[in-house]
Amino acid sequence: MSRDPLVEVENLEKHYPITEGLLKKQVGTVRAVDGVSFDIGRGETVGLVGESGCGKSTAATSMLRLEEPTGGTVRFDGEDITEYDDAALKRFRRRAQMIFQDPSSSFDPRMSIGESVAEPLRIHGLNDRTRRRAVVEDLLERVGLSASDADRYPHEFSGGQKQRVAVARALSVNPDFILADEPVSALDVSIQADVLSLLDDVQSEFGLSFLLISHDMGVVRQVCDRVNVMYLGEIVESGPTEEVFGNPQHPYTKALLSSIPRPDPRKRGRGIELTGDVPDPSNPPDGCRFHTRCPAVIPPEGLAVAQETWRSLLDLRSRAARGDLDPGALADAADEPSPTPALVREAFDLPDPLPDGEAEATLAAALETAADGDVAAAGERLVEAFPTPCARQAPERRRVSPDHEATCHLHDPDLAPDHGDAYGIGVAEND
Ligand SMILES: Nc1ncnc2c1ncn2[C@@H]1O[C@H](COP(=O)(O)OP(=O)(O)OP(=O)(O)O)[C@@H](O)[C@H]1O
Repeated sequence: MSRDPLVEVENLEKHYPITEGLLKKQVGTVRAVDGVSFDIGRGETVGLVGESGCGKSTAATSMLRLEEPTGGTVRFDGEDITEYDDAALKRFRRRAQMIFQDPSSSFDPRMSIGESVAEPLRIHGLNDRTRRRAVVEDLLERVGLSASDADRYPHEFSGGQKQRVAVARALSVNPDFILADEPVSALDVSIQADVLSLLDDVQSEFGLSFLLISHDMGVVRQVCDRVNVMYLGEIVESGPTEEVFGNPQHPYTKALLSSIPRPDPRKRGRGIELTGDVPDPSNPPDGCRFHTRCPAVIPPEGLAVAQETWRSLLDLRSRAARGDLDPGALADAADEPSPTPALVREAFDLPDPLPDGEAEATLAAALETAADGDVAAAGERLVEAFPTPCARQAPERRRVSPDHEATCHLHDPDLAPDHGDAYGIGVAEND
């Protein structure tokens, strides 16, 4: 394996316009992929992992130009494919194949498996039927099926077998690169490992470069040499799989890792719960995009409350700033006409009083203001009294070790001199 990149993705962007009315006036932008950079070495398997909706599939289709990126470059074997004309694109498509999530919809039910596997060969000019058949039979055997399966039809195969056929079809044109988008998530858990190990075998046997897209850290761990963690259109951490799993540096990565079930219950640590949905990519949060859900947001200097209480204060801060402290929304059975201080403290799990006297005075005053009906003013007061760099400025991508990078303020020694250590994150200088 070499790190000489076959694929270099730089600042890739895919923004979708949001339009309204008959004239399709643009009223906003979905920033599905928002400046993503990574590369894939020759013979390397790289993972792109993140929750549903973070932009993984859009990154995949844009980097293969199945849809046009709105910005950035993708270099393949040294050439910028975003500049390719149709003929060059067709040649590129032969070298870069894709495997999709749902094997059931990947095949035409009226075509035999042999015809489906042979289709890319036919499109790319292998007209000799006998030779096509020989290639297909060989490929089916290589992916663990038998040559005679060529005459059977998709409905005769299980999901796992169909995914094997999809691998055979991708291999038929002898590609250099395969992009697999959630290749096992539609399959029964019991056969996921078999298909992953097939991908692993095929990758080493054919010396392919591989990009594996998955929401599941466990899947990525099984086959990837390197991993990129994606959140809301951006990559927040990247590095060798062993390092990212052994020494995760971004709170989001930590949260994803803690959601992997561990077989040994004695080793089960305290899971980091990721609450709330991924925010809307048409209106991403200011500052660090993860700050609205991050369990490790940097607190204001001198604030003497537990990290969980600080997280609760932040949740209250943003809800109030949005004017969203309706008693009914705070508690199902609330019959209060206004968000009373007690109701708000209970809904946000805030102790009464806070252990920090100054913070308590600010909170109590803000809660009174909200109870009197001016929720927005309460929000403003909280925003002013409890500032954090995480909500104010976007973090830089910083190097943690030669090949491991993370994009988090906890690595900025000016912003988080001690907090990174407190959260188990080594603070590193960017060099
Ligand atoms: N054609 C489109 N027009 C507008 N928004 C889109 C379009 N396609 C995707 N999006 C939005 O872009 C964001 C990223 O979607 P994408 O499918 O790439 O995420 P994902 O991480 O692959 O999630 P999943 O695994 O659920 O597919 C989502 O908010 C989605 O709603």
